[in-house]
Amino acid sequence: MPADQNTGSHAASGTGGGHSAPPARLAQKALADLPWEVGVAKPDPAMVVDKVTRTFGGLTAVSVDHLEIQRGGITGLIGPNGAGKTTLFNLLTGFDQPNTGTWTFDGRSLGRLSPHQVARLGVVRTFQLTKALSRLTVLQNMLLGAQGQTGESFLKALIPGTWRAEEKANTEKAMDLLRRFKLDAKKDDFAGILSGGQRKLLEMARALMSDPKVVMLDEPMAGVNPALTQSLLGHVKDLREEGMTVVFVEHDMDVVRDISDWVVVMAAGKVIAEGPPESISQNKAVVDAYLGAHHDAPLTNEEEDRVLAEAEAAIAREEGVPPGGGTPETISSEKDGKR
Ligand SMILES: Nc1ncnc2c1ncn2[C@@H]1O[C@H](COP(=O)(O)OP(=O)(O)OP(=O)(O)O)[C@@H](O)[C@H]1O
Repeated sequence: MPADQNTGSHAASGTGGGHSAPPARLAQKALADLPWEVGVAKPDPAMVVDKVTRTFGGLTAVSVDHLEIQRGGITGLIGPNGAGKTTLFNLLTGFDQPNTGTWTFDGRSLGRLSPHQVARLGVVRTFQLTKALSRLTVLQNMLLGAQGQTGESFLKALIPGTWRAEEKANTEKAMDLLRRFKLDAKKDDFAGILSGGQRKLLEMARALMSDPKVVMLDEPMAGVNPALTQSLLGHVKDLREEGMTVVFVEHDMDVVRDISDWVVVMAAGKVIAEGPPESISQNKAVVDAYLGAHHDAPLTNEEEDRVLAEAEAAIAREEGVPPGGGTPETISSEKDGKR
């Protein structure tokens, strides 16, 4: 594929191959000149979220005023634990319903639709903890993934013969995907015996059975060994190359920097920042949100020295002890005692 060919328009509607322009560059180019502002309009949004809130009792898990997801790009959704990322995924894909708000895909409202209906319209997701069914084989798991496209019932999908018209095509498609994800040799193995990383691959492969236009991946790399991480990253980039829009939740910032065209940061249910990956570490709201949430993040030696020196000086001031008169151990135990 010629690297610099640019048609000036997106590989907007395609989900398969055959695009003449490299979507990675199109998405990056489209996003390059945007201001780094929360709620900024995208040149070609695939999804638009408006005033979506979800509360659990007194807790507001999600409160997103306006968010647009650029078509054909990889958008990383990050934020500290409990920020509302998974809840937002659940809402956008019909696995949960909001208290208020609307969201659209290709201009069509997805509100009040079931996960299957959302999948049939082209938006699929994977889960943080994979939903591979342990007592089904790898191939059977893949065939279940075709439901989003066909609307076939769960049982019908599993009973040979009742599904003849589509069975052959779906099996061929499943095998193609399994080959691509290097799981074809395991097609008759029970999903339960796959490694964590292989289950993540199966989940991604299964999501593709319904020919999605938007793929939402919830922590696709979590618990995956480093060798397989590279392979998964490659697969995510491939989705973009095929013209799909990818949104993924991830905690590993190296992964986020590596594959995202755009990063959306959530904290306490809200979007607090968005911009290209390089903008995020410079953003004070983001740094504050993470520092606020990660008290246990290890300090560097210099930070530790500084904190100890400050604590020592503060204790000395309070207790009239000359600075330098305490050891780190006594300081930390005194500090703990004061909490
Ligand atoms: N079904 C539920 N019932 C009650 N509270 C919930 C429910 N689902 C989520 N929450 C709460 O909503 C908030 C957001 O949770 P969510 O799982 O969306 O965050 P997250 O950003 O995905 O976190 P993590 O990175 O840890 O997965 C949390 O405080 C969580 O405890």
